[in-house]
Amino acid sequence: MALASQIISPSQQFLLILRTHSLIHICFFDLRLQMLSRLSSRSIRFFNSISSIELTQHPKAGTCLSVDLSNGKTDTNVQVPLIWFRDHCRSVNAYNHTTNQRKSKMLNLFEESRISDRSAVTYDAKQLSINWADGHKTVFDSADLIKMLVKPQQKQPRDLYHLWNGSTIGPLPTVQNSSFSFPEFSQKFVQFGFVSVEGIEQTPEATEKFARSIAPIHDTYYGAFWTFNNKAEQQENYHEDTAYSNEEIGPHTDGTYFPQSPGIQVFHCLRPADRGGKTVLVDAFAAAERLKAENPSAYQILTTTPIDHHYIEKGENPLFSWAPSKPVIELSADGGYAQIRFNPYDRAPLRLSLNGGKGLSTPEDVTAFYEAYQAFSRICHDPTMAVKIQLMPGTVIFIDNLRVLHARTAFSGYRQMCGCYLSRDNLMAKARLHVGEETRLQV
Ligand SMILES: C[N+](C)(C)CCCC[C@H](N)C(=O)O
Ligand SMILES: O=C(O)CCC(=O)C(=O)O
Repeated sequence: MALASQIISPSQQFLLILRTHSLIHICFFDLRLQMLSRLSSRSIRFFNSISSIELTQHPKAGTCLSVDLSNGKTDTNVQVPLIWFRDHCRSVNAYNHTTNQRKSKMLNLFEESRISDRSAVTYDAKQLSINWADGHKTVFDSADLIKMLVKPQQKQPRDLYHLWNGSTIGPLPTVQNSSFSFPEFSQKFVQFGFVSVEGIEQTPEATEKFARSIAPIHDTYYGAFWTFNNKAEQQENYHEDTAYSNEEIGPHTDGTYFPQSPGIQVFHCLRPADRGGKTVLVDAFAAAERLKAENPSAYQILTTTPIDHHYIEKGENPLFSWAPSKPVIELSADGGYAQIRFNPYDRAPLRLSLNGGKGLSTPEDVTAFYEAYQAFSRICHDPTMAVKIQLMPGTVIFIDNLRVLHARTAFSGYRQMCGCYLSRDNLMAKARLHVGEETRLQV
């Protein structure tokens, strides 16, 4: 994104914000998205060599190594306190290479990070050696050192993400069960936030087996694996939710009322409705990018105002599921997108803080929040943002519930769906190995 903002000129951004006609918004937004996706094919500007390392005294942090980094075009310098090098020592006494775990309890690291004199540090032939005062020796190969030391300079939306809307998405991400390749599946899932697998046997059993082969099930009170339809009386595992009707449900993420929302939504439509019942998908990271460009103050509010969601059932097996206080657009520490929690239906009361407490309290705060939520909701419901598909028997769709909103249109006739939630953490643990080493630490 940092790179993208440099390429899109300030005047274009200005136009993006100033013009109010929605077509113009969309046109510029497309331009922005195209640029973002074009960037994805470029390699990251990454510092890949160390030209020198010297001992230096920092006024506050004490003894440091001053490291000069280069990527062939640009040079930069970083000063790193000695303790960092002791902490990252990869000698067999300090690090277990079988388990990839440090051996240190971190009780005496400052004492251990002393050197007796300047000659203790040498850097030559791409190797940094440090002879510590306690007799321990650390040797770094410069390539390994850079990997551990330097964060790539760009933020999310990251090179790996193909942010999309209805017109920029291109061919829908699909893989065939008959020639299934997990790397291909993972790459598409990470790029687009959803992927369909075609050619699955049209039964709940086969769907469950296939889903479990992708990642462990994220079980909830809906059941580990669910089948649901619009005939309440015919369902074993009926719940009091619009999902179990034939009504329209607008774009949303599921499980906003769980402190840990299910990470992946799996759907297999075993029997399509006579009419309607289409699935609508929206890339909510792209929607958030659009909000940021069109309405920065709304973006600011939705990234910083925590709100509550709930799921309440009465009846024989009552439930009160509640997840406290998370922003609708949750950013990660590096400023990228961590999770979108957008479900206008399942929002809990917007309680106000009294007597100067933290949170929404003044009438201005409340109105500004509603304006921001409405602005985001309008983008999420804008048909140009959406991809509309008819799920068919034999095709199982996997949706990243932290990024992509799903919706369904109203329908008539009998319709049967099955599916489950999967553990996204577990999928990503395997998928990260197939997304390229440089980007692995960004997804
Ligand atoms: C998927 N399944 C039918 C089991 C449950 C649907 C839960 C729907 C709920 N309103 C939410 O958005 O989380
Ligand atoms: O019926 C569908 O296609 C989707 C229902 C839904 O939105 C949900 O289960 O969260």
